[in-house]
Amino acid sequence: MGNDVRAAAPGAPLIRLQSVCKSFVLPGKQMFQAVDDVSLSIARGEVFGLVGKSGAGKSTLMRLINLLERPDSGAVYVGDDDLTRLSKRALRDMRQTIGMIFQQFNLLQNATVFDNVAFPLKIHGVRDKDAVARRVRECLDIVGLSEKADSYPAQLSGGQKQRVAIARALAPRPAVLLCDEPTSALDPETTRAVLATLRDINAKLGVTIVIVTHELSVVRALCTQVAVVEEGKVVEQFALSDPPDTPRRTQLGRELGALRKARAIDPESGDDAGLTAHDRLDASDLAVDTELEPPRV
Ligand SMILES: Nc1ncnc2c1ncn2[C@@H]1O[C@H](COP(=O)(O)OP(=O)(O)OP(=O)(O)O)[C@@H](O)[C@H]1O
Repeated sequence: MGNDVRAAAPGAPLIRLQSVCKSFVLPGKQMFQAVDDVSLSIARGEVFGLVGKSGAGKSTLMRLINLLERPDSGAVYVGDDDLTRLSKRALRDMRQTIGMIFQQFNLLQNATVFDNVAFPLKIHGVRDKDAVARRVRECLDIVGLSEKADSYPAQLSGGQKQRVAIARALAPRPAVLLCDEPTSALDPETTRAVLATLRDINAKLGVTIVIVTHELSVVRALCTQVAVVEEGKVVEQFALSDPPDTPRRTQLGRELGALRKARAIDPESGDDAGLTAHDRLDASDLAVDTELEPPRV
């Protein structure tokens, strides 16, 4: 099952949400429709951005992909499997193929960096200590933190903590990495470095990335596709490779086009075009020098 997902051909649909709805019960027993009849297809190898105003339903929509939120109705396919129909055990196995990182990193504070990264491997039943140690070292190498294996989270900077979280998410060799506002707690310089790592993981390991962000600069630097979410619905979806003056229905769509246009007119313009430091990312900025191995099937 998980191996089918890891072996999916680049460009083939990997994640499909079909008419998913999710509501929450508010105090006073009122129902709030956070995700309203959304259908979405994300291809293998994509970096897919979910953007929209605060409260639009972006995080809930993303959390439906690994069933951290279970939809009230609709189907969530990852590969050929509708996750809503899997047994608990099959769902746990499937989740090995879907890593996740968060704005606040969510590391185990009382565990070393090594043990944080080893944690999902142990949870998923890898007993061979040498195999665990090897994989932890590989993942720390990917994120450039090999020398921090014995540190505790409190001894790390925000960017380093997010890198540990990325290494932890990569340890079970996921096909998909879900990123919920991964750079919102970071300064622009650190954001650049974390985006570089994510881009490299996508390019070299072929990991499909879904990212929730409110920073258009992050979308522009990283994403290949973007969906604009408003009041629980996807109101617009487009490829970042479209010509920047393609007409858009939403304000965010137009703002993204304007960002790309400013860049196309004057690639060096940076701040002059109203862009922030990480708007100026380009391919060379994003290169990291570790050679990453593709996920093994
Ligand atoms: N567990 C919950 N119980 C009740 N309401 C919830 C719950 N989770 C989310 N909501 C509500 O659903 C709506 C969508 O929340 P969600 O976090 O998905 O939005 P978002 O677009 O990611 O917002 P932000 O950018 O502020 O994180 C919000 O109004 C939120 O208050």
